[in-house]
Amino acid sequence: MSDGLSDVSTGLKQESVALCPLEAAAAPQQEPLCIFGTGDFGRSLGQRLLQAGYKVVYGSRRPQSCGPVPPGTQVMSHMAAAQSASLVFLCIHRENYDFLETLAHQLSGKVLVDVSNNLKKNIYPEANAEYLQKLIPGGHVVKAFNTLSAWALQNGPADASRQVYLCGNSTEAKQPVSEVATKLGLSVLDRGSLNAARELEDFPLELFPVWRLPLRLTLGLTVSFYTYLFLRDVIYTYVTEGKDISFRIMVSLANKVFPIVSLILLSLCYLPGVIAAFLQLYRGTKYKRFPDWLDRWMLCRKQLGLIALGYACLHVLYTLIIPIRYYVRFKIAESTISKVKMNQTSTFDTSVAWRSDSYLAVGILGFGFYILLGITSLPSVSNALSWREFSFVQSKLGYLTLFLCTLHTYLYGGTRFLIPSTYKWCTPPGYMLCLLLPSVVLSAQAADSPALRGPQPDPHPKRLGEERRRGRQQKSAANVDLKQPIPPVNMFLVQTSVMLLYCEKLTFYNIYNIVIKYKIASYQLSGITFSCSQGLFNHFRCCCYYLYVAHL
Ligand SMILES: NC(=O)C1=CN([C@@H]2O[C@H](COP(=O)(O)OP(=O)(O)OC[C@H]3O[C@@H](n4cnc5c(N)ncnc54)[C@H](OP(=O)(O)O)[C@@H]3O)[C@@H](O)[C@H]2O)C=CC1
Ligand SMILES: [Cu+2]
Repeated sequence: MSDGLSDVSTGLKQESVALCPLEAAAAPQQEPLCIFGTGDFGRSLGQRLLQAGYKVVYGSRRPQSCGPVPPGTQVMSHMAAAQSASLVFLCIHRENYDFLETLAHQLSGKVLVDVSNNLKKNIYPEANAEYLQKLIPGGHVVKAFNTLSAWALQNGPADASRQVYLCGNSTEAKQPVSEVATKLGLSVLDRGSLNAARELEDFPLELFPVWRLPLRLTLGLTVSFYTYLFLRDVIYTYVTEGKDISFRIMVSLANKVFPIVSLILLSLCYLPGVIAAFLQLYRGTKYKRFPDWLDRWMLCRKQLGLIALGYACLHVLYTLIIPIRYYVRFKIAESTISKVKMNQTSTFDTSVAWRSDSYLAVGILGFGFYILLGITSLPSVSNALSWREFSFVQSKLGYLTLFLCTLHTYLYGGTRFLIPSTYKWCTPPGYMLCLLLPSVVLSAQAADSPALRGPQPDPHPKRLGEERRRGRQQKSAANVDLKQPIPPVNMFLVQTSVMLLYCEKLTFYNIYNIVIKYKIASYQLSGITFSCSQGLFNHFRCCCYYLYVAHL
């Protein structure tokens, strides 16, 4: 490595006195940084380097007639520029790298920063940076800055584009590059050797990678439920009554689909935690890797939660506009007028009022906690919380939110599940279907006591990685002393939990079957069936609960 390399980052542009660090101000001679290519990226980078106090020289094919460069920089031939600096940024496209072979001698021993990207993945057999290393075997290639855009460099990086990924085979060569990046106000993340270059080159081609799975899931659920409800509500009414209520797809159906999908997505945020806890319990150790699908699922919980919150907000907005809908105003006016005409009065039903008020109040409370969860997931807020506080909010408040939203849906349904006409074409209504998952998650969570599961999996993706790393480090030792057999009392609890889950599942089927019977048979007969089977079943369930609690 040339001697000048160590001076690279301490040098200063003489005229920009205000930006000079004090110790460097005394340095009389400062080695410039070299940029090959006077295109968009080269120009933006040169501008930022100048502002940070560096001296910049450009290497260009046409030093006299190249495009505009930042004032205060020099433009030379590639050869002259390469000779004047020990750190060279190659701001040219990979397709034009061939000419560099002729400069192999001048570039030997220098740090060569490859910033290039490709338009598609896998169009070349090797990464651009590896190709550059082949062309100039004596150079020290470092892949860096490729995830920033010329625009971000020019405007000063915002939060999202502050990160610089860097990789290279020489640690000494990476040092000055990371110093330059730090001086530009960027944060550096070393991704190891040049083998990581391809991965870094693929980064800019990714489009919202962590959002992909949650968005696909949301789209799938939304389309499925829309179709399901369209068939049950609009088509069913058209077929059975000949009435066209297709206008309801705009507000009524949307206001059914949004809360349904929101509740399912919220449950999906907590389901992997429950699965992971049971998996740890089953394996008898927490230091074993989770399957990849579970890992991926856990890492996108924040996105799932944020989409769920978005859908909950839509549900609130759609609910607020109900009173101003033409359909609703018409229905209210029509019923009032017909009652007046027929001189009828209606009595006030306190139980209906109770149910309606509690369903609304629980919904509002649930929504309040939902918003709190969303706010605490913002990096600026979560960074201000201690790990214990963050885990409390995301786990305890999360479950409380899920519980309130589930209760809101149960109260909305009320005793409607007993009315045969609810099951159009023998299908349960949407809200009933969406209750399945949160009920399972909440029952599993209730059954999942600390005695059962040991330490809880970390819900924070970043910290999850840390725990996983720590887990791996301790793996060899951990697997020896932690792989103990599960105590028999725990196995009993698992069995009763499974039994309880089975009971809850039965409740759903039982109720469904009873209602179908109820529809077919006469009221009295099915009433007896209902009370008998329900009574027996409840005894069995109570026994399970009793055994379970007794053993906790
Ligand atoms: N623009 C962006 O936002 C980003 C760009 N990058 C990467 O930076 C590199 C430069 O991109 P950008 O500045 O946008 O591209 P431009 O097309 O704007 O500039 C490329 C420069 O390369 C030089 N060049 C062109 N053809 C040749 C050739 N045959 N031989 C030698 N030099 C040549 C030219 O400079 P001259 O005339 O002075 O010789 C030209 O200005 C690319 O690899 C790109 O992938 C990476 C991240 C973001
Ligand atoms: Cu609601």
